[in-house]
Amino acid sequence: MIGAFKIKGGNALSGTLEVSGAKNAALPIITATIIEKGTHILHNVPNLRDIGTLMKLLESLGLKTEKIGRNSYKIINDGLTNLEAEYDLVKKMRASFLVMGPMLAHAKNAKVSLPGGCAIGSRPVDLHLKGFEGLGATIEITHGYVEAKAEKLVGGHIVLDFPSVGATENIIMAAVKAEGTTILENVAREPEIDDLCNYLAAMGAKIEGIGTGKLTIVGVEKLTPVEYSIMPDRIEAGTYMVLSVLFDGKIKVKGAIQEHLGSFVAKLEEMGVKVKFDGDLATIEGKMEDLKPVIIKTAPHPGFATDLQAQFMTLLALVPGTSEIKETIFENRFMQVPELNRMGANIHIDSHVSIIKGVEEFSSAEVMASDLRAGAALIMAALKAKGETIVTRIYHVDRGYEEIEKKLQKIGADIERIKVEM
Ligand SMILES: CC(=O)N[C@H]1[C@@H](OP(=O)(O)OP(=O)(O)OC[C@H]2O[C@@H](n3ccc(=O)[nH]c3=O)[C@H](O)[C@@H]2O)O[C@H](CO)[C@@H](O)[C@@H]1O
Ligand SMILES: C=C(OP(=O)(O)O)C(=O)O
Repeated sequence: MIGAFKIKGGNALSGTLEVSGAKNAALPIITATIIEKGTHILHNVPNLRDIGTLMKLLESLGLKTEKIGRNSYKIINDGLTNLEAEYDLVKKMRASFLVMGPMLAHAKNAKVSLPGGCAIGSRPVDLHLKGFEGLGATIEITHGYVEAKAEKLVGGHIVLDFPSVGATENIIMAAVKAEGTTILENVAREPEIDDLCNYLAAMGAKIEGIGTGKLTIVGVEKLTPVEYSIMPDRIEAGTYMVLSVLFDGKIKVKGAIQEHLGSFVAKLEEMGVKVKFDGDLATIEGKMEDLKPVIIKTAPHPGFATDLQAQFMTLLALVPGTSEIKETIFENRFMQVPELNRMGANIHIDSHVSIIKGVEEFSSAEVMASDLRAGAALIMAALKAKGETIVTRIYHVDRGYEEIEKKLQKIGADIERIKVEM
C-alpha cells in the first residue's frame, strides 16, 4: 500500500494559504549546526519528510536533536562521534551531501556517501569537491564514498564553473573557520544562500558580499551558537500563487516575499495577471480566460526557478495559445508532462523544451507523482479537473510541502490522504 491523494476537483477555492519555513534554507542551516559545538535553536523549520531524514543523519554523526515546538528544534552538538555519513541516509535526499562542508570545518575529516542521481537528473558533486580542494582538503573517492581530509583548512580563491546552489553552500560552510581569507566567485545567489550566510554571520562568521556573485569569507576561530528563524519558502509561495491564478485570484498567499519572486511575478504579469504585495501578503488579480501564453526559461536565481517550472506548466496547460518552457538546470525535469497529458493537457517535449498548447479543461485520472514539484503540479491540475483524481507516490510531495492537504482543505478543496495498492 502506498500514500495517495484523492482529489475531487472543481470546488471554488478561496481564502488565504500560509507559507511554511523554506525546506531549501532549513536543510543547509541544519547541517551548519555540525560546524560548532554547543546548543543551536532553530525556528520556523517546516515539518517535512526531508527534515526528519536530515535529523536522523545528524543523530548518526553524534548530535542530539529535539523537537521543542511545532516548528522549533534544539540541536545539541557535543562533538562528532562518527565521521561517516552512510549511503542509506544520504541516498534518500541529495541535501544530505551538505553535511560534508560542516564536517570538514568541525573535524577536518569527513566520509560521505556520494548521493547519486535522482528522478530529475544526474546531480553531480564535482564542484563541491573542487571547492574543498581549493581550501586545502584532499579528496578520495572509493566504494561510492567521498573522503575528504585536511591537516587544516586554509582560505583559497575558488571560482565556480557554474553557480551551483549546493556547492556554494557546502564551500561556504567549510570556509567559515578556515585559516585566512576565502574568495568565492560565480556563487549562486538564491535567497536560501543569503539565509544560510545570515545564520552563519549571526554565529560570528565573517562573510562579505551576501546576495552577490562574489563572497569574501574571513575565517574565524570560533562560532557562537544562536537562535535563528528560517526564511519563508518562496517555492511554496510561488506554488500557491499559481493555484490562485488558476482560481481567478480568489486565494491570497501569506508569507510571500516580493524580492524572492521577481522573475516568477514578471512572468505572471506578462501573462496579464496583476500581483500585489502588502507586506508578505500576495494578492492576485486576473481571470483565467484573459491570460496570454508565455515563453519561460529556467535559470539560476534571479532567473526563473527550476523548482517552479512544473507548477507553472499546470497553469500554462490551461491558457489558450502555445506556451514554451525551456528547462536549463536539470536534464530530466519534465516528468510531469506524460501525467498532465493523461489528464487532458496537450504538451509535447522537444529535447529540453516543452511546447504547451492550452486546453479548455483537465479531466480526472489516476496519475503518479514522479518527484516533489511534479507532484505539486498534479495536485493543482486535479483541483481544477472535474471528477475524482488519484495522485499516487505522494511521499515525494511530503518531502517539500508541509501539511499540504490540510492547508488546501481550509480553502475549500476536497482532498483526502488515502492508501492505494501499487
Ligand atoms: C541553479 C539552481 O537552480 N539550483 C537548484 C538546484 O540546487 P542543487 O544545489 O540541487 O543543484 P545545483 O545548483 O548544484 O545544480 C545546478 C546545476 O549544476 C550542475 N552541477 C551541480 C553541482 C556540481 O558539483 N556539478 C554540477 O555539474 C547540476 O548538474 C545542475 O545542472 O536544485 C534545488 C532543488 O531543486 C533548487 O532549489 C536550486 O535552485
Ligand atoms: C528537487 C528539490 O529538492 P532536492 O534538491 O532536495 O531534491 C526541490 O526542492 O524542488
